[in-house]
Amino acid sequence: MAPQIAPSILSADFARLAEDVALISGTADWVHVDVMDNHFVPNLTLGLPVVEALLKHSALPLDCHLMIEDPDRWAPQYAEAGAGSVTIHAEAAKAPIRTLRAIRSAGARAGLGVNPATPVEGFEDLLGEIDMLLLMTVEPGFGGQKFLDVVLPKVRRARDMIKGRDLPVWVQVDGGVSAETIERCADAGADVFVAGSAVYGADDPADAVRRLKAQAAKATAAASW
Ligand SMILES: O=C(CO)[C@H](O)[C@H](O)COP(=O)(O)O
Repeated sequence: MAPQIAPSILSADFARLAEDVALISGTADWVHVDVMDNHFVPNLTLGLPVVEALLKHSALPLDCHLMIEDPDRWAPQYAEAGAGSVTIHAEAAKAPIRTLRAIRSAGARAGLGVNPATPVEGFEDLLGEIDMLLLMTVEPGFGGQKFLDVVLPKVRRARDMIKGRDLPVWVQVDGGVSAETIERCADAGADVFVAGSAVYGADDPADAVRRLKAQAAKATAAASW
């Protein structure tokens, strides 16, 4: 699959979300929506009503990343509302298989996310239940943090696991993804790239997306996976 870029609106202007989403709709593949509840992570952002409102204004599918304590309760509702993809965290879900199946049944892609220190090996048997594995490359909670290189071997192991099972699971990296780090992520096996500050902190967000995608495509073509 060609690399996909999912700009995170965590770095957009929350008072102008529809306009900021429109800025990247010609070059991005997804709009990444960070739902934070101030319990699973120490930050509070937005929830289902804002996602429902944004769905009416976005030409791109919404990639909803639930950094919340009770994803089993809420995730299916994001899928039913029309999100294109809904990711729950392995550290928070109490019934991940049931929840991932509910997301898919509602017509969305199902994602499983893991924090930097959570190994992926324990989730090998869940790969058939998901469409995307999200590997956090910063501790979740805030945009603009420094990329954690220490996660790159895990990206490689995740890609190997998926390849070994011949499954169409995307590998998403999220946190500190920029012109300086995206090539290393693509080389390790990522194919979906969340970028917040690198896109919305740029003078021309649409062009920033175009450049990140070109860098990722070049690194993917040269990669061994
Ligand atoms: O999930 C997130 C933080 O928990 C954000 O999506 C992520 O940090 C994106 O921001 P940036 O690209 O600026 O690091």
